[in-house]
Amino acid sequence: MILTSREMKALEERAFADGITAEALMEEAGRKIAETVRQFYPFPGKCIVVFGKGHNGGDALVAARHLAEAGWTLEWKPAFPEDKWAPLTRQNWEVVRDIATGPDGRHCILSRPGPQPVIILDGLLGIGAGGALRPPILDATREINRLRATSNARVFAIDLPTGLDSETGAADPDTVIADYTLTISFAKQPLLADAAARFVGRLAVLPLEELSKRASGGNPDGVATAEELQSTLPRRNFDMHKGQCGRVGIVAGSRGFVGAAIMSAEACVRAGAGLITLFATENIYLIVVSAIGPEVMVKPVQSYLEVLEAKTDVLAIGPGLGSGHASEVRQIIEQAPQPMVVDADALNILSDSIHLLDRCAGPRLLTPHPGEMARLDPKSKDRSRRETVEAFTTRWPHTLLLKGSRTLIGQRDHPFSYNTTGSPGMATGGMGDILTGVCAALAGQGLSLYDAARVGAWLCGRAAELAVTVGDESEESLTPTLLFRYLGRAFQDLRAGKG
Ligand SMILES: NC(=O)C1=CN([C@@H]2O[C@H](COP(=O)(O)OP(=O)(O)OC[C@H]3O[C@@H](n4cnc5c(N)ncnc54)[C@H](OP(=O)(O)O)[C@@H]3O)[C@@H](O)[C@H]2O)[C@@H](O)CC1
Ligand SMILES: [K+]
Repeated sequence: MILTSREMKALEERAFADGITAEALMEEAGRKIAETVRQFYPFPGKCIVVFGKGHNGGDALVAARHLAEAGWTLEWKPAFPEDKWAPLTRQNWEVVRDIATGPDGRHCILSRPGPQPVIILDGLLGIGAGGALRPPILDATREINRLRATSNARVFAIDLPTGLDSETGAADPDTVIADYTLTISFAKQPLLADAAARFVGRLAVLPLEELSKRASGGNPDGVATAEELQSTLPRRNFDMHKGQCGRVGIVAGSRGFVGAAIMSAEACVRAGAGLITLFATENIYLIVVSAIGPEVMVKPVQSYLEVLEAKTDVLAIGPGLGSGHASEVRQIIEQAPQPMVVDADALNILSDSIHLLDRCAGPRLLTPHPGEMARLDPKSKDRSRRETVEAFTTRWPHTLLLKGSRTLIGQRDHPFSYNTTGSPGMATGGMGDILTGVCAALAGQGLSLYDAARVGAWLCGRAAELAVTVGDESEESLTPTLLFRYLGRAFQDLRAGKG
């Protein structure tokens, strides 16, 4: 469920009317903020706490207290003098200011070699924000953005990045550029505006028990969190065999683009498919077999139409395919009864004959990036991402995953689902090929294409963020195949409802 800030305030009021205190809500919010920070940065470092006078600042102070208890060093940057603070904000300051922080031996500090993380908590404004930023908040947001630009500090916005209008989602020019936004209780509508993604960054929703149980109404769209997706991933029975984990056929690769085929097939292996066959035409067959992992079967074909005769449960078509086999690709998309992931060049081929989507023999998941989307639907250039997915899924009976920093998944009669995970390190060619393989593997294991898309996007984004937080990668060094190293951990986190 996604709420407007107004709906969030009304929900809060209902809880207050039932005797729930703001203090209790703030305590839970602050504790969960600290837990989430520690999920991304398990080893303590320095936390710069930038806070305003309202309850957003109070959340930051509670979170800081929990971080200090876990061994983090704190640095304070209040935006207002103490006499301007809300009573609850001041109350939490009185508790936290006396906690000695830093490596003083009072806390058990697990450290690791290498630079310690530096994070900034943006506790300046939350759902009480409105209009253009005013001093002294304005000076504080500029300081956060300056620190982010000139150091390796990672910014965690509490509830909303300060500067994003809490009702409209319009961004002030000095809006805090957050790497992570930890939003309290429910995702707020303004966080999902197209223009907000660059300020919001990785989104985490921290449910508060007393508010969750009182929630009603709201927008049925959803944000895909681990907790939300957890139950869609089936547990395996001990006596399961490979035939039950999905036979996946992949149609991908062409001269000069065999890497795309290899990456999607290997991603399929790493996401649990039982048997993977890559169909390769003779002109690339030898290159592919010499480079691909031994788990993938490579079948030489004269024509891709042989795919229609092969025994498969799920197909994926398109990565690196080029435009040379357009008629065969169209026939496969139209005639194969199996669920199919349609990506990359197959989407470009499809855009010339989009009406065959009305005649497909099985369900299709299309995974365009915005450029491919504009070829499938030229009107998408003038629409928001949400409108684009809505227009497509209203017209066609298939699943759409619109890639982007806030990947959006839609299917008729299903809630629109925004992905939360990811890293700017994913801005490199080949990430989409990995996603195709992962989605096909998940569909092979029995997930609907809608769930395969939601879980696949979540897992790939989670693997990427793990690589640059708990792993040793940077946003620059991250490559698509490096995701394989972290996919296992991403699956574990999903099952644990973590992240
Ligand atoms: N909802 C929930 O259930 C829970 C909510 N919780 C937390 O409380 C947060 C909301 O707290 P809040 O209501 O105290 O408002 P908050 O955003 O801290 O500050 C508002 C003050 O800022 C000012 N101001 C406004 N706009 C401005 C601008 N453009 N430029 C400059 N200044 C501006 C304005 O002051 P003024 O200038 O009008 O004097 C106003 O008084 C919420 O986001 C969440 O973090 C949790 O604790 C637990 C459960
Ligand atoms: K904030």
